[in-house]
Amino acid sequence: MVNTTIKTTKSQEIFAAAQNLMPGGVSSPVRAFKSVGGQPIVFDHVKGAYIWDVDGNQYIDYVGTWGPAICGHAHPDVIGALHDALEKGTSFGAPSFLENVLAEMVIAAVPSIEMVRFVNSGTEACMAVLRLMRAFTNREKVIKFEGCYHGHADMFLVKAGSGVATLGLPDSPGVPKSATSSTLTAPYNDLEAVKALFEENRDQIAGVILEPVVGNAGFITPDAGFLEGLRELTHEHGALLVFDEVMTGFRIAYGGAQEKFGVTPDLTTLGKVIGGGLPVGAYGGRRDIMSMIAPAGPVYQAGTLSGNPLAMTAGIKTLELLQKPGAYEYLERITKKLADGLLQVAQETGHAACGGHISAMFGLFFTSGPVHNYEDAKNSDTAKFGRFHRGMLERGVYLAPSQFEAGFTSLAHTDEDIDQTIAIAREVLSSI
Ligand SMILES: Cc1ncc(COP(=O)(O)O)c(C=O)c1O
Ligand SMILES: NCC(=O)CCC(=O)O
Repeated sequence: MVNTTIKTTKSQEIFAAAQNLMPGGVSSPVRAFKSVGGQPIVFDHVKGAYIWDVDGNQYIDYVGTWGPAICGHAHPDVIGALHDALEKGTSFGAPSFLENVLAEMVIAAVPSIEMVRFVNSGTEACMAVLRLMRAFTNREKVIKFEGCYHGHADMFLVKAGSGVATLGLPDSPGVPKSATSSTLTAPYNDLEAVKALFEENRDQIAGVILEPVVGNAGFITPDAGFLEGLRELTHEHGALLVFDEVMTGFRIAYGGAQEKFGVTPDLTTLGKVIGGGLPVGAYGGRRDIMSMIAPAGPVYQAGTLSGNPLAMTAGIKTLELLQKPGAYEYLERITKKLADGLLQVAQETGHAACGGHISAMFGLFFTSGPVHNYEDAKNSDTAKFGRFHRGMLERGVYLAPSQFEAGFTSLAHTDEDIDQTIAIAREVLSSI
């Protein structure tokens, strides 16, 4: 049963104390409710498709700890495997067979990946891949897209999505100009702009990195031919194509967006799902490029906890669950039902709206659209999104507290959860 009114006394007390202890009261900015108003709820525990807060309220969750919980929170198989793994120790700092197992699974699944290196977060994966792109091509410049987020490393904090977009921040203080002077940007879905950058910077561009489906400026899909066009342009100019599949990997399809769209990049970054809720990132790609990483080659990248046995275990179990027949068909069906339902309800209640989904990722903008890039996404009525978010939360639905984030479903979401969410959305959208 889901509540329709909420009392949040304990959440408020804990969050008030947190604000004196940690900047903004959080360990990551996207968790604060700055752009939607009100205060975050403080979680007590999570299970399946649900969250319980410290006041005992239950919510249907569409954040899924920002992506990893694709099998549902605290899946019994993952928890069971973790219990067994714990008995063997929490960290080795030495090779383990578990790394081979997860590496083989990733290599078998993701078309571009012939070799992989495990790290601890998506940010680390993207930092490392950029160094590798530059080393392999012996060029410094890189093209990223406005509104795409590749973690918080200096070189990527240029027109970034996610919390940077949510908070409307300019490029971050503390990032030296020298760190971003080689980061070129183009509007997403704009091949002509990319072409122009290649022309203006002949033989200087190491590569292009992008979210093949954007989730950090809201949910934005690649136009027909965009990914293919980038593949051609990068080939033509001797540059590398990198898909940041930290969010889309094993979510858009088992083999990620590259499987879904049939475009194979040179390198890929992963995170979120492959850690099954524990801290993991990875990067991988062509064997000739990956062989440049130390100690096989000269490009340095390291990590005390990288390949951590608990994280490998959770990742392996999660991928095994995703391999079960029908998993992606189920994710597609319930997510379509949710995305279509939300859009229909928004339109029926008189709101300008557009949105969509692919597999277990979805989005809804409060603008009639279409939304092809971050500039279009900014036309969304973010004040209305704030009211929508609050109304949903108060009735037991937990959405990402930002218009500029995608939503996530999981194998644990039932038809009843989706029906209930749409019914609640109708109630909220009728009143805002
Ligand atoms: C596409 C993309 N790349 C990179 C990152 C950074 O990953 P992390 O938060 O694990 O550092 C994220 C999410 O945060 C992401 O969505
Ligand atoms: N889509 C944005 C994220 O997943 C970021 C999570 C975080 O920075 O906490």
